Amino acid sequence: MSIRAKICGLSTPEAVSAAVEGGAAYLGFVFFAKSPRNLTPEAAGRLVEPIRGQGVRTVAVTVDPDDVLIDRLMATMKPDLIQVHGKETPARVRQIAERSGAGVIKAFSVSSASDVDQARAFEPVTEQFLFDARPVEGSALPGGTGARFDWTLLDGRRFSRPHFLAGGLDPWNVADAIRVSGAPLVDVSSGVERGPGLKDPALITAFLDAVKRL
Ligand SMILES: O=C(O)c1ccccc1N[C@@H]1O[C@H](COP(=O)(O)O)[C@@H](O)[C@H]1O
Repeated sequence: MSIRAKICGLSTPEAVSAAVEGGAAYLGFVFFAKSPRNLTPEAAGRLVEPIRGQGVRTVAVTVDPDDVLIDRLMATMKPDLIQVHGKETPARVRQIAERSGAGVIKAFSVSSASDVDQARAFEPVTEQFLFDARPVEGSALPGGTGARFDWTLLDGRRFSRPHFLAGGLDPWNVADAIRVSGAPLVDVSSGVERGPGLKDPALITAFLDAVKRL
């Protein structure tokens, strides 16, 4: 099985190196003020500069981004993909894709099968999907909380776009998560941290090793 992994919420050169050396296919950087992983586009640009051209895709993680942020990201970090993790409509996703020239990953908050069904409407405008756990009511963050959803909700589902499983993954449960959900892509943030926003290079390596063993 060839599963590809995204390590999300990176903010130090050490964590970026651990992800690249461990074989991550995607590196995620968060642009959301309430997140402990929040970066400026300029800081993310400095982190990705040394790994450009190494075949790893860079992802800017945003929540209902405005055009000012999209333009600033494309002028500085120049991500391969923009993840939208808010209440974006298909029309807004199309605008973001056209304005940026980058592919868009649309994230969905999942607690039931009907949440997974929402993805269909985004097929024409999205390069990839990401299914994450629905955050608890009142949570300051729409993702990156370590919350899980019922992985069987993805089992047997077919999409015309590759899809990520996200939400509460870690080095110890990722193999089961892939087996149960059948997802071809996995995404992790807090499960490879030693505290909020503090990525642990050893946990990044352990997560990627667990994925490679499949
Ligand atoms: O990580 C964040 O702080 C974040 C902020 C705003 C939107 C999305 C965010 N994270 C996304 O959530 C997944 C799952 O996180 P976790 O593994 O459960 O901690 C993460 O990989 C990002 O794609």
